[in-house]
Amino acid sequence: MIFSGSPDKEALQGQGRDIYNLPSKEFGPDDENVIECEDVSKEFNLIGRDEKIYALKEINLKQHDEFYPIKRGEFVIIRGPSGGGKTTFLNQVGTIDTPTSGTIRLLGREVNKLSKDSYLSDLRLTTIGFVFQTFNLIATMTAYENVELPMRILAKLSEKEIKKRVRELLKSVGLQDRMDHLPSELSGGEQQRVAIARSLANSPQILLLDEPTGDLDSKSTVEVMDILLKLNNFGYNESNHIPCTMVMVTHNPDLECYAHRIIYIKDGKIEKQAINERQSPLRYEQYLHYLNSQN
Ligand SMILES: Nc1ncnc2c1ncn2[C@@H]1O[C@H](COP(=O)(O)OP(=O)(O)OP(=O)(O)O)[C@@H](O)[C@H]1O
Repeated sequence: MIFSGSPDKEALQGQGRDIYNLPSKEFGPDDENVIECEDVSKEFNLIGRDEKIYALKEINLKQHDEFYPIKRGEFVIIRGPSGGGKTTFLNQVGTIDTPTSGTIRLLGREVNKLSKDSYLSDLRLTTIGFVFQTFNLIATMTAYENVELPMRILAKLSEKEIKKRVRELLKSVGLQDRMDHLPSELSGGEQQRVAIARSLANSPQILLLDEPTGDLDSKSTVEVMDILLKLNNFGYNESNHIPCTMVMVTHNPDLECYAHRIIYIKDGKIEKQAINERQSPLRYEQYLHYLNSQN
Protein backbone atom coordinates (compact mmCIF):
# COMPACT_ATOMS: atom_id res chain seq x y z
CA MET A 1 0.00 0.00 0.00
CA ILE A 2 1.36 3.43 -0.90
CA PHE A 3 -0.71 6.44 0.11
CA SER A 4 0.04 10.16 -0.29
CA GLY A 5 -1.11 13.51 1.13
CA SER A 6 -0.98 13.57 4.95
CA PRO A 7 -2.40 16.67 6.72
CA ASP A 8 0.76 17.16 8.80
CA LYS A 9 3.12 16.82 5.88
CA GLU A 10 4.64 20.30 5.97
CA ALA A 11 5.28 20.31 9.70
CA LEU A 12 6.80 16.88 9.58
CA GLN A 13 9.16 17.85 6.78
CA GLY A 14 10.59 20.92 8.52
CA GLN A 15 14.26 21.27 9.46
CA GLY A 16 15.43 18.26 7.45
CA ARG A 17 13.16 16.00 9.47
CA ASP A 18 11.43 14.30 6.60
CA ILE A 19 9.39 11.30 7.77
CA TYR A 20 8.39 10.69 4.14
CA ASN A 21 11.91 9.94 3.09
CA LEU A 22 13.52 7.98 5.89
CA PRO A 23 16.68 6.02 5.10
CA SER A 24 16.57 2.22 5.22
CA LYS A 25 17.81 0.94 8.56
CA GLU A 26 19.10 -2.45 9.54
CA PHE A 27 19.77 -3.22 13.20
CA GLY A 28 22.66 -5.55 13.92
CA PRO A 29 24.48 -7.15 16.86
CA ASP A 30 26.63 -4.02 17.33
CA ASP A 31 23.61 -1.79 18.01
CA GLU A 32 22.95 -1.17 21.68
CA ASN A 33 20.50 -3.56 23.37
CA VAL A 34 17.68 -1.69 25.08
CA ILE A 35 15.31 -4.57 25.92
CA GLU A 36 16.55 -8.16 26.32
CA CYS A 37 14.42 -11.12 27.43
CA GLU A 38 15.64 -14.48 28.62
CA ASP A 39 13.07 -17.26 29.10
CA VAL A 40 10.43 -14.81 30.30
CA SER A 41 7.29 -16.60 31.48
CA LYS A 42 4.19 -15.26 33.22
CA GLU A 43 1.56 -17.34 34.98
CA PHE A 44 -1.61 -15.98 36.54
CA ASN A 45 -3.39 -17.82 39.36
CA LEU A 46 -7.12 -17.56 38.98
CA ILE A 47 -8.66 -16.40 42.25
CA GLY A 48 -10.66 -19.11 44.02
CA ARG A 49 -9.74 -21.71 41.41
CA ASP A 50 -7.01 -24.30 41.31
CA GLU A 51 -6.10 -23.27 37.80
CA LYS A 52 -3.32 -21.31 36.12
CA ILE A 53 -3.17 -19.23 32.97
CA TYR A 54 0.17 -19.38 31.16
CA ALA A 55 0.11 -15.94 29.55
CA LEU A 56 3.79 -15.88 28.45
CA LYS A 57 5.87 -18.99 27.81
CA GLU A 58 9.64 -18.58 27.68
CA ILE A 59 9.86 -15.43 25.58
CA ASN A 60 13.40 -14.80 24.34
CA LEU A 61 14.88 -11.69 22.73
CA LYS A 62 18.57 -12.54 22.84
CA GLN A 63 21.77 -11.35 21.25
CA HIS A 64 22.68 -13.38 18.13
CA ASP A 65 19.27 -15.15 18.12
CA GLU A 66 16.74 -14.82 15.30
CA PHE A 67 14.56 -12.88 17.75
CA TYR A 68 17.21 -10.37 18.79
CA PRO A 69 16.95 -7.76 21.58
CA ILE A 70 15.10 -4.51 20.94
CA LYS A 71 17.79 -2.07 19.89
CA ARG A 72 18.37 1.62 20.64
CA GLY A 73 16.11 3.64 18.33
CA GLU A 74 14.11 0.64 17.11
CA PHE A 75 10.35 0.94 16.61
CA VAL A 76 8.80 -2.47 17.30
CA ILE A 77 5.13 -3.25 16.80
CA ILE A 78 3.65 -6.20 18.68
CA ARG A 79 0.75 -7.94 16.99
CA GLY A 80 -1.14 -11.20 17.38
CA PRO A 81 -4.54 -12.63 18.24
CA SER A 82 -6.61 -11.48 21.20
CA GLY A 83 -5.53 -13.19 24.43
CA GLY A 84 -2.16 -14.11 22.91
CA GLY A 85 -0.11 -12.26 25.54
CA LYS A 86 0.70 -8.86 23.97
CA THR A 87 -0.35 -6.66 26.90
CA THR A 88 1.15 -9.09 29.40
CA PHE A 89 4.44 -8.82 27.52
CA LEU A 90 4.29 -5.01 27.50
CA ASN A 91 3.49 -4.96 31.24
CA GLN A 92 6.52 -7.13 32.05
CA VAL A 93 8.80 -4.94 29.91
CA GLY A 94 7.29 -1.85 31.54
CA THR A 95 7.86 -3.33 35.02
CA ILE A 96 4.18 -2.80 35.86
CA ASP A 97 4.34 -6.52 36.64
CA THR A 98 7.24 -8.97 37.06
CA PRO A 99 7.70 -12.30 35.28
CA THR A 100 7.01 -15.56 37.14
CA SER A 101 10.37 -16.76 35.82
CA GLY A 102 13.10 -15.52 33.52
CA THR A 103 14.89 -12.21 33.24
CA ILE A 104 14.29 -8.94 31.41
CA ARG A 105 17.19 -6.51 30.95
CA LEU A 106 16.30 -2.86 30.38
CA LEU A 107 19.42 -0.96 29.31
CA GLY A 108 21.37 -3.64 31.18
CA ARG A 109 19.34 -3.33 34.39
CA GLU A 110 17.83 -6.67 35.43
CA VAL A 111 14.18 -7.26 36.22
CA ASN A 112 13.01 -10.58 37.61
CA LYS A 113 10.53 -11.94 40.15
CA LEU A 114 12.84 -10.89 43.01
CA SER A 115 13.06 -7.22 41.94
CA LYS A 116 11.97 -4.87 44.70
CA ASP A 117 9.07 -2.45 44.18
CA SER A 118 11.22 0.63 44.92
CA TYR A 119 13.80 -0.49 42.31
CA LEU A 120 11.05 -1.07 39.73
CA SER A 121 9.28 2.23 40.36
CA ASP A 122 12.57 4.13 40.04
CA LEU A 123 13.30 2.29 36.78
CA ARG A 124 9.82 3.17 35.51
CA LEU A 125 9.98 6.83 36.45
CA THR A 126 13.43 7.45 34.96
CA THR A 127 13.54 5.11 31.96
CA ILE A 128 10.07 4.30 30.65
CA GLY A 129 7.16 6.28 29.26
CA PHE A 130 3.69 4.79 28.85
CA VAL A 131 0.84 5.61 26.48
CA PHE A 132 -2.49 3.78 26.82
CA GLN A 133 -5.54 3.42 24.59
CA THR A 134 -7.73 5.49 26.92
CA PHE A 135 -5.28 8.43 27.29
CA ASN A 136 -5.58 8.44 31.16
CA LEU A 137 -5.25 12.22 31.41
CA ILE A 138 -6.29 13.95 34.64
CA ALA A 139 -9.64 15.54 33.80
CA THR A 140 -9.27 18.58 36.06
CA MET A 141 -5.81 19.52 34.75
CA THR A 142 -5.01 21.43 31.56
CA ALA A 143 -2.82 19.96 28.83
CA TYR A 144 0.07 21.97 30.28
CA GLU A 145 -0.51 20.67 33.83
CA ASN A 146 -0.88 17.05 32.67
CA VAL A 147 2.49 17.21 30.90
CA GLU A 148 4.11 19.02 33.82
CA LEU A 149 2.98 16.48 36.46
CA PRO A 150 5.63 13.73 35.94
CA MET A 151 8.38 16.39 36.11
CA ARG A 152 7.02 17.61 39.45
CA ILE A 153 6.96 14.01 40.76
CA LEU A 154 10.58 13.38 39.70
CA ALA A 155 11.55 16.83 41.06
CA LYS A 156 14.82 17.17 39.15
CA LEU A 157 14.21 20.28 37.05
CA SER A 158 13.99 23.94 38.08
CA GLU A 159 10.77 25.93 37.51
CA LYS A 160 12.32 27.55 34.45
CA GLU A 161 13.43 24.21 32.99
CA ILE A 162 9.99 22.67 33.59
CA LYS A 163 8.27 25.53 31.80
CA LYS A 164 10.62 25.31 28.82
CA ARG A 165 10.28 21.55 28.60
CA VAL A 166 6.47 21.42 28.83
CA ARG A 167 6.23 23.99 26.03
CA GLU A 168 8.78 22.12 23.92
CA LEU A 169 6.95 18.81 24.38
CA LEU A 170 3.52 20.22 23.56
CA LYS A 171 5.04 21.87 20.49
CA SER A 172 6.58 18.59 19.40
CA VAL A 173 3.09 17.04 19.27
CA GLY A 174 1.62 20.12 17.54
CA LEU A 175 -0.38 21.38 20.54
CA GLN A 176 1.36 24.66 21.37
CA ASP A 177 -2.01 26.39 20.89
CA ARG A 178 -3.93 24.05 23.20
CA MET A 179 -1.84 24.30 26.39
CA ASP A 180 -4.61 25.76 28.54
CA HIS A 181 -7.30 23.37 27.39
CA LEU A 182 -8.79 20.72 29.67
CA PRO A 183 -8.99 17.17 28.26
CA SER A 184 -12.75 17.61 27.80
CA GLU A 185 -11.99 20.57 25.50
CA LEU A 186 -9.76 18.46 23.24
CA SER A 187 -10.53 15.89 20.55
CA GLY A 188 -9.57 12.25 21.09
CA GLY A 189 -6.53 12.63 18.84
CA GLU A 190 -5.45 15.80 20.68
CA GLN A 191 -5.86 14.08 24.05
CA GLN A 192 -3.67 11.23 22.87
CA ARG A 193 -1.07 13.76 21.72
CA VAL A 194 -1.09 15.30 25.22
CA ALA A 195 -0.68 11.78 26.63
CA ILE A 196 2.33 11.25 24.33
CA ALA A 197 3.87 14.57 25.44
CA ARG A 198 3.28 13.59 29.09
CA SER A 199 4.86 10.16 28.56
CA LEU A 200 8.03 11.93 27.38
CA ALA A 201 8.17 14.36 30.32
CA ASN A 202 11.07 12.71 32.13
CA SER A 203 13.06 11.94 28.95
CA PRO A 204 12.40 8.17 28.93
CA GLN A 205 14.69 6.10 26.75
CA ILE A 206 11.89 3.60 26.15
CA LEU A 207 8.32 4.43 25.15
CA LEU A 208 5.70 1.67 25.55
CA LEU A 209 2.35 2.09 23.83
CA ASP A 210 -0.67 -0.17 24.30
CA GLU A 211 -3.18 0.33 21.47
CA PRO A 212 -2.55 4.11 21.35
CA THR A 213 -4.81 4.53 18.30
CA GLY A 214 -7.49 2.05 19.42
CA ASP A 215 -10.01 4.81 20.27
CA LEU A 216 -9.15 7.13 17.37
CA ASP A 217 -10.67 7.70 13.93
CA SER A 218 -8.48 7.05 10.91
CA LYS A 219 -7.39 10.72 10.51
CA SER A 220 -6.26 11.01 14.14
CA THR A 221 -4.65 7.57 13.89
CA VAL A 222 -2.43 8.76 11.03
CA GLU A 223 -1.64 12.03 12.86
CA VAL A 224 -0.64 10.22 16.07
CA MET A 225 1.39 7.61 14.19
CA ASP A 226 3.21 10.34 12.19
CA ILE A 227 4.13 12.07 15.46
CA LEU A 228 5.41 8.79 16.92
CA LEU A 229 7.47 8.21 13.78
CA LYS A 230 8.97 11.69 14.09
CA LEU A 231 9.78 11.18 17.79
CA ASN A 232 11.25 7.76 17.07
CA ASN A 233 13.56 9.12 14.38
CA PHE A 234 14.39 12.62 15.49
CA GLY A 235 13.75 12.70 19.25
CA TYR A 236 11.61 15.24 21.04
CA ASN A 237 14.07 17.78 22.31
CA GLU A 238 14.95 20.61 19.95
CA SER A 239 18.50 20.81 21.22
CA ASN A 240 19.09 17.09 21.64
CA HIS A 241 17.90 14.76 18.90
CA ILE A 242 17.98 11.43 20.72
CA PRO A 243 15.74 8.91 18.97
CA CYS A 244 13.24 7.21 21.25
CA THR A 245 13.02 3.38 21.32
CA MET A 246 9.37 2.36 20.97
CA VAL A 247 7.35 -0.80 21.53
CA MET A 248 3.72 -0.57 20.51
CA VAL A 249 0.88 -3.10 20.74
CA THR A 250 -1.78 -2.78 18.06
CA HIS A 251 -4.48 -4.82 16.37
CA ASN A 252 -4.32 -2.62 13.26
CA PRO A 253 -2.31 -4.34 10.48
CA ASP A 254 -2.24 -1.11 8.43
CA LEU A 255 0.15 0.45 10.97
CA GLU A 256 2.89 -2.15 10.48
CA CYS A 257 4.57 0.14 7.90
CA TYR A 258 5.60 2.51 10.74
CA ALA A 259 7.78 -0.09 12.46
CA HIS A 260 11.29 -1.36 11.90
CA ARG A 261 10.18 -4.77 13.15
CA ILE A 262 6.86 -6.50 13.83
CA ILE A 263 6.82 -9.27 16.43
CA TYR A 264 3.81 -11.60 16.45
CA ILE A 265 2.87 -13.10 19.82
CA LYS A 266 0.47 -16.03 19.89
CA ASP A 267 -0.38 -18.43 22.74
CA GLY A 268 2.21 -16.70 24.94
CA LYS A 269 5.07 -17.27 22.50
CA ILE A 270 6.80 -15.31 19.77
CA GLU A 271 5.39 -16.93 16.67
CA LYS A 272 7.36 -14.99 14.07
CA GLN A 273 8.71 -11.56 13.19
CA ALA A 274 8.85 -9.39 10.09
CA ILE A 275 11.39 -6.68 9.33
CA ASN A 276 10.65 -3.60 7.21
CA GLU A 277 13.53 -2.35 5.09
CA ARG A 278 12.45 1.18 5.95
CA GLN A 279 9.70 2.87 7.93
CA SER A 280 7.05 4.52 5.78
CA PRO A 281 4.11 6.55 7.06
CA LEU A 282 0.58 6.15 5.79
CA ARG A 283 -0.64 8.89 3.46
CA TYR A 284 -4.02 9.86 4.86
CA GLU A 285 -6.06 10.62 1.74
CA GLN A 286 -5.00 7.45 -0.03
CA TYR A 287 -5.41 5.47 3.18
CA LEU A 288 -8.98 6.79 3.49
CA HIS A 289 -9.64 5.83 -0.12
CA TYR A 290 -8.30 2.35 0.61
CA LEU A 291 -10.45 2.03 3.77
CA ASN A 292 -13.56 3.12 1.86
CA SER A 293 -12.85 0.57 -0.85
CA GLN A 294 -12.78 -2.17 1.78
CA ASN A 295 -16.35 -1.40 2.99
N1 LIG B 1 -4.50 -10.46 35.71
C1 LIG B 1 -4.79 -11.56 35.04
N2 LIG B 1 -5.31 -12.64 35.68
C2 LIG B 1 -5.58 -13.77 35.00
N3 LIG B 1 -5.38 -13.94 33.68
C3 LIG B 1 -4.89 -12.90 33.00
C4 LIG B 1 -4.57 -11.67 33.62
N4 LIG B 1 -4.07 -10.82 32.68
C5 LIG B 1 -4.10 -11.49 31.52
N5 LIG B 1 -4.59 -12.74 31.70
C6 LIG B 1 -4.73 -13.78 30.68
O1 LIG B 1 -3.49 -13.88 30.00
C7 LIG B 1 -3.69 -14.13 28.60
C8 LIG B 1 -2.98 -13.04 27.80
O2 LIG B 1 -3.67 -11.82 28.02
P1 LIG B 1 -3.21 -10.45 27.35
O3 LIG B 1 -4.09 -9.38 27.87
O4 LIG B 1 -1.76 -10.30 27.52
O5 LIG B 1 -3.52 -10.74 25.81
P2 LIG B 1 -3.51 -9.73 24.58
O6 LIG B 1 -2.77 -10.42 23.46
O7 LIG B 1 -3.03 -8.41 25.00
O8 LIG B 1 -5.06 -9.68 24.24
P3 LIG B 1 -5.94 -8.49 23.59
O9 LIG B 1 -5.44 -8.33 22.20
O10 LIG B 1 -7.34 -9.05 23.63
O11 LIG B 1 -5.79 -7.27 24.44
C9 LIG B 1 -5.19 -14.17 28.39
O12 LIG B 1 -5.60 -15.52 28.41
C10 LIG B 1 -5.73 -13.42 29.59
O13 LIG B 1 -7.03 -13.88 29.93
